[in-house]
Amino acid sequence: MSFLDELDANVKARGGLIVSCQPVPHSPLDKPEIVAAMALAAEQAGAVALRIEGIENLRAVRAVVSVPVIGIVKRDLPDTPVRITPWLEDVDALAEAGASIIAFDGTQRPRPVPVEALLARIRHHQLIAMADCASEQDGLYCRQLGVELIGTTLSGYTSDVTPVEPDLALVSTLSQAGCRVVAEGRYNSPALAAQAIEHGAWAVTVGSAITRLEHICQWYRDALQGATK
Ligand SMILES: CC(=O)N[C@H](C=O)[C@@H](O)[C@H](O)[C@H](O)COP(=O)(O)O
Repeated sequence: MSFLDELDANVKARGGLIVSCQPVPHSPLDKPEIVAAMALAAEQAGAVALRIEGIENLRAVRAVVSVPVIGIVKRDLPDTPVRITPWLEDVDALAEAGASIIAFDGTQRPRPVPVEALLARIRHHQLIAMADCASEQDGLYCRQLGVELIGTTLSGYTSDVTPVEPDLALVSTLSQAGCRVVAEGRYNSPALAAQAIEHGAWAVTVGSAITRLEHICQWYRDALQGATK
């Protein structure tokens, strides 16, 4: 059985929850050993895969979990809005650190390295690719290049205003077009994650609602401050 067949079978059998363990930068939780502990807890709780940012975090996680790890590197570059795995060297470092799947920005925005070149580098390492997309156009383009996993990760993050709700319409459109869709971005409750599956998602990645304690506290504080007695 190929790696992808095995992953498909696992996702089908276990419900397709992918947990993104990306602490808020500079949080007291932003330490490789804590990221690794969160990843192991998520694995033990049934996550079928993990999404991990940064080489040190990835190494720490790889050492303690056995489920596939989606690796990314985030960079803030001067001349491009593209942040997720922008360089070929990032692909090499993620592969070397033990990623099973490498995700990269799959949008059609100005970028330092073309999507085609990133994909070729991922293939060179014989790994699976995931494109973090913002639109139907992005997703369909990456799919026709052969990218296995199409994420809705960047929907709502390529313009000034980010909606509160996740982009379920994009999940439907891409899954109807035959993509293996990873619904990702603002699936902040189990009910919303279930809706993603109902809209055709293959799996759902949840980050903030599981692993960003500061965001969760803020949601509660906003609700309490807005509550009337
Ligand atoms: C836009 C962007 O850079 N998204 C990032 C991608 O890795 C992460 O910051 C998100 O936490 C992740 O996509 C999961 O989403 P959510 O935290 O909403 O469950």
